Amino acid sequence: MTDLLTAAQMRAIEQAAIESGDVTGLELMERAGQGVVEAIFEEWPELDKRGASPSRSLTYPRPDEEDPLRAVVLCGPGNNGGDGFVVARLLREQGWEVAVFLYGDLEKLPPDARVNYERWLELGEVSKLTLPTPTKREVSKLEKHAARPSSSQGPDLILDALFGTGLIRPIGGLKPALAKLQIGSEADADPWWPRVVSVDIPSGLCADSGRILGDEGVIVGAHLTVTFHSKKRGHLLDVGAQFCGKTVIVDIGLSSPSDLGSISRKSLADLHSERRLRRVLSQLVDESGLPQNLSKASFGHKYSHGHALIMTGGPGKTGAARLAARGALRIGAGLVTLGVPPAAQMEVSVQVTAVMLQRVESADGLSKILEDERLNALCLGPGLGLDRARDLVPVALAAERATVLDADALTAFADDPAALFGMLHENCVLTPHGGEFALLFPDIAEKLKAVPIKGPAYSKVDATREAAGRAGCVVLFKGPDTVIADPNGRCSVNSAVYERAAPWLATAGAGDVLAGFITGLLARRFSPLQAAETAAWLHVECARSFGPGLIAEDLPEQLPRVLREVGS
Ligand SMILES: NC(=O)C1=CN([C@@H]2O[C@H](COP(=O)(O)OP(=O)(O)OC[C@H]3O[C@@H](n4cnc5c(N)ncnc54)[C@H](OP(=O)(O)O)[C@@H]3O)[C@@H](O)[C@H]2O)[C@@H](O)CC1
Ligand SMILES: [K+]
Repeated sequence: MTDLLTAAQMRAIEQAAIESGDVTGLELMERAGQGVVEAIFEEWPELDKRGASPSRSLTYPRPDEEDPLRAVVLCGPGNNGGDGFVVARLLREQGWEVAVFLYGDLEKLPPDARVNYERWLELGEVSKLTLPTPTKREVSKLEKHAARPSSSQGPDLILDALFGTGLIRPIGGLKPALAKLQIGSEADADPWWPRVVSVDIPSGLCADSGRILGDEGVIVGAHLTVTFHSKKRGHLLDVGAQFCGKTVIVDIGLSSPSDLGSISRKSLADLHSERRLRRVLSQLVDESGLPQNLSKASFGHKYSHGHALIMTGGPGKTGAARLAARGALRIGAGLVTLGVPPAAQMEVSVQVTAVMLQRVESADGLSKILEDERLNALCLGPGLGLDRARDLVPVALAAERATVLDADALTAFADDPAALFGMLHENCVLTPHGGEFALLFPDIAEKLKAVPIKGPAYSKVDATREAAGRAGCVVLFKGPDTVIADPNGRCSVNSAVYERAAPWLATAGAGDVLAGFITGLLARRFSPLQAAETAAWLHVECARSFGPGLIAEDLPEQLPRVLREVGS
């Protein structure tokens, strides 16, 4: 499952399952709670007392083997709280000491959560945390059960079942309580502190956007987040991943959203994965009917793999375009030409070999060489310079070739983005980072920056979709949570967090290589959306393959290995 769901989509899936009569809400809640417990044991086998006792983890030592394991379970006013009561019961049945707190009014608990509250009451009690701000007395009681121990007398586990996909308002009132537990956002990561597990999503985080609701930044920071059926966008977008810890998905027997008529394919956002990439590659067929995967067909002519033209800046500013050219070549463009101003010709010619050179002084020169229709993909922006960008971009766009606009080619239109949008066509890809995005789409960027006071909050998926609609072409909005959208609303996320984290990718020139990867794939006649998605995925894989110490030059050189591993 690679769909990244919103809270509303998840509710629709659950609702459809319940309405079909295949399963009840209560059964789903039981499966969810069981899934959480299984995931906890999977993550920390030393907590699983059901079988032979495996060795205890070094990170969380418990000196006394005879002590019962202890959990503090924080339940909220909705079904997320209901899951919490199930987990409390299951742990209690295994001999754990469990202290349960309810943040909310008992009378307002939804029916399934209420049933599980009652079931828990047969095993233990529930302490109250008054909504919205627990009293000092309540917080002290919580602290007594759960605060950081001076010795080993603290809980082994804190379960955050306060809010899940139903969070619609900030949880500022919980700040003192979470601060006392040191699981709020102000807590320093402390490996000796009990494991914090969030049910579905860390409380305080908006499931649709990965943003924290409210200006107080109140949120639970988890070591492990256990979600159901499919990841939600909030697990990956914005700061989401920083608070989820490790995120695992539990199958609770629901169908895929594509099986539901009520959820349109267009409203979904896809998460990039190797499986997905393989699917894309296997579906691509080029004009000659050959499977157009990344490995070149052995009998293909170099022109059948396209000819990319990448424009450079002036002397001393050609490195970025050279990086892009290297990327385009390595990803399989048949030919790559750098368009250089005469003054930079010497500089570039001593530094490139397989890449060709063409003198392009100005718009006229570009117009002339674009008469060669074999030049089927263009890249403008890396190191181009603002004046040269203003001069060349209109000509490039008028030629209606597949075109990547990056860096200076975007910034050059900061004063009049509408002028750029008026020239763009559907075969373009814009690749802004946050700053460039704000220059071209200031109102959209503002919405993404404003502190959200209610959920679901405006997300990077929403922003990128809106931007692509306005620009009329594919927009790839960079970041560890790169979002790619086309003007029809198709959207996907290329995440470089969790197991795909590659912090060393934030290095000078990495974006230029990405622009080159996209250009190379456009030359190979990938559609703009597929080129952007495939390039973004491979870009992160190259960074991961190289590891720390990476500089931009290394990225194209990693491609052969990555492509071999993908098996293309
Ligand atoms: N449905 C299913 O079949 C399954 C669902 N599952 C589980 O259910 C979770 C979703 O449950 P949910 O929809 O009840 O939402 P949840 O996050 O518990 O909270 C909603 C409540 O919180 C309230 N509220 C919101 N913000 C607030 C605030 N700042 N401060 C105070 N109150 C606030 C809001 O109140 P209201 O706006 O109505 O006043 C409402 O009462 C999901 O994450 C998963 O864990 C699984 O068991 C699998 C099966
Ligand atoms: K939660």
